[in-house]
Amino acid sequence: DYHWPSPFIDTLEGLLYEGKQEGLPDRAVDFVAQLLRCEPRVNNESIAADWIRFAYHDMATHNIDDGTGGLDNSITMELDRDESKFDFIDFPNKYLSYSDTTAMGVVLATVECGGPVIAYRGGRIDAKFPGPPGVPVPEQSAEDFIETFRKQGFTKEEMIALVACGHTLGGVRNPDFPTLVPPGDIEFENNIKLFDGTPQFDNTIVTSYLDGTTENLLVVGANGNTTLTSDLRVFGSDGNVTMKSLADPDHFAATCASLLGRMIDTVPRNVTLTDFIHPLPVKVAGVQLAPGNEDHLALNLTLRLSNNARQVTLHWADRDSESCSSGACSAAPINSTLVSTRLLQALGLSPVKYTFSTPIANTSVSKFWFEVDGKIENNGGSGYVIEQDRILFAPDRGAFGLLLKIVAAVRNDSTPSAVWMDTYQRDGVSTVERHPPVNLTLDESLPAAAGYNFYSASIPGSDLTLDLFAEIDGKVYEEEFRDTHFMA
Ligand code: HEM
Repeated sequence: DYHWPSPFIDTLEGLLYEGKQEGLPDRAVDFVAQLLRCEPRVNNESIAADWIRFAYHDMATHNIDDGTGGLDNSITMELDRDESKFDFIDFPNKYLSYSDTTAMGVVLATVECGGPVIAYRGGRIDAKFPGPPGVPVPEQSAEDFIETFRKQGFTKEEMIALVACGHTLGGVRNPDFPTLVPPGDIEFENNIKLFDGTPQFDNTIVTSYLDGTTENLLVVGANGNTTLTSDLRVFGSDGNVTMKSLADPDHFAATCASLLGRMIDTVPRNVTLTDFIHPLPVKVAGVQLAPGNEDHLALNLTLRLSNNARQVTLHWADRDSESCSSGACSAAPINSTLVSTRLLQALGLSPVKYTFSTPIANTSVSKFWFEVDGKIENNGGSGYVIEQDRILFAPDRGAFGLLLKIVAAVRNDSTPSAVWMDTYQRDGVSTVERHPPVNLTLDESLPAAAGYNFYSASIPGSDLTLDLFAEIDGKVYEEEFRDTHFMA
């Protein structure tokens, strides 16, 4: 699908494939950045392992018999239960549901640690109430485990593989299982004994089990005590047939991609997930049309291509037209940068981001498109349409200070009866806070430019998203999803 993604898909795509998204709060970027490293922290603490376990525990409330539960963030209301203790899961943002973020954590953790690419969907809905208990505890019998996983939607063979896929990362913690793991060297720190001795997402968990060299405490126990040897009971529950098949690393990787994908896509029956979200082969972002420093409009945007190109040109058509009357409606990028991430590399891509920042002579823009090494990229035929240019965000003319000065440019070929904005505060936790509408007034301190007058308002706050509105001749024009981030 080549069309402009919706802001929702765009946010998911950006976070997933680029590890960041313009305009998202720093915490979201930090969250992904943490996953960009797989190395365990002190005493084998691994953020990657924590995300995978967290996701499984959240999903474990699923009941296939009545379609309730699943990956729905109910875990955050279940955290006082003994089986679900997590130290440093910090949820990043509110553009996504928490459960979509958790699912993304699984995808990124897996690939960052050298594992396979898990296909990702969005659209999970966070629960408002805790679910029933569903997380298995290591004291249980093989029969109990098989029934627990059946309820969660997995066969016995799938259970064996899914546990092996999960337990390739992380290990058992001293504070939780002091009879299995001795305390760490550093006082008060967790000591974690890795399941398979490696921090990588690999099948050592399987091969060391099969060849008898494993030190996995859930297989070997401690001091001859087998109460807690749940992996031994799980892995052996089909006479090691499944484990033997997983000794092939490619089969292990493919099986984990499929089963972890099913794990994160296990949602309550009433939730419909999006299609798989693939990296867009041609991705346009950060589009900003506004009066520039000189007396004309300027168009800023970025274009991401899956691979490097020799020649990239931006073309545009005049306002209210399919063509360019001046014959001078094209521009080269001002720079290009490699934007690869581990996930994109794993998909065989090495994307490049081209930045355009061009004056628009004569008249404004109705739509734009690109020419890439002689091939036209025009969003599946329609071009990238600028819906309206009656009201535009003018971030360059705004200012940070005790108050935030927000400036809108309004075309001066007609007089608006009202100019106003809705603002959304982005910090805090679970919901976006929408402030009451604020009027913008004609700002005499900013001289008209490029056929636009400037309207402004100064408001408290620092990190906002905006929808700007102008009512002109009884019609409301809107510039949506702007971000004070662009003012920096
Ligand atoms: C029979 C089912 C399972 C049992 C009994 C079980 C048991 C355990 C236990 C006892 C620990 C150590 C926790 C601690 O020390 O606090 C652990 C860790 C972990 N489990 Fe499982 N588990 C099961 C299934 C799964 C599944 C299906 C996954 C994911 C696909 C998973 C992922 C993990 C991960 C990643 C860790 C390491 C966490 C870390 O190091 O931070 N487990 N599990």
